[in-house]
Amino acid sequence: MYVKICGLRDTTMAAHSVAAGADALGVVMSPRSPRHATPAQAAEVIAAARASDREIDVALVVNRMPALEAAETARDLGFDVLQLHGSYAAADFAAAREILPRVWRATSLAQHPGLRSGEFGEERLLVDGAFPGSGEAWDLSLIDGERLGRGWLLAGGLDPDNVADAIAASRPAGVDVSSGVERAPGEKDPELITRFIRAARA
Ligand SMILES: O=C(O)c1ccccc1NCC(=O)[C@H](O)[C@H](O)COP(=O)(O)O
Repeated sequence: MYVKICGLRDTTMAAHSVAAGADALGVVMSPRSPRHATPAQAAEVIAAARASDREIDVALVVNRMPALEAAETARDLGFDVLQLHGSYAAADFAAAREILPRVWRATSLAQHPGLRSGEFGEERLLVDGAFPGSGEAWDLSLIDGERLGRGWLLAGGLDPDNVADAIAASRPAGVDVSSGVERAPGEKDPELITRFIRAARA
């Protein structure tokens, strides 16, 4: 089970996530988010991932930045992946991939009921709730695993207590969490991170 911890902003929590077994880290650059990171904070998270002897994917997560600007930012700061959230078009993904080959698409099934992995040429599809980073649970019965295809990640309202049931119900290739491993908006809790990763892999 591939596990991504999103909304990281400092060395301590990034290093803790890696030590606890995370496969991927996310850094949010969205000024309205309580997890908005500066380039210096992004550099801390990337450095913590690079210090590991495992390959850790570090994703720049954006929802309003123009796709080209986001891809250039991700490339220039040294991210592995660009995660585009929300209403980006297929052409945005094509343009972003010219600059950074690994681009993930994050969107909600409520908004896009016919979703399929790879339809925008993305490396991975992240199936999220309607309000990214809100911690709000959503109706997992909307998920049709066969339609979604392979390699997709589940996100939205997950936490250490519900992630095992959510995995059993929807059979994703991986999970992504932000609010569910925080003690307050934007403030990660190391114990919750450890518990989340253990529960996802149990
Ligand atoms: O986390 C945010 O504040 C955020 C803001 C704008 C765009 C995306 C954002 N987060 C993206 C993520 O990948 C979250 O981990 C995902 O939406 C799940 O969030 P949560 O329900 O809080 O676990």
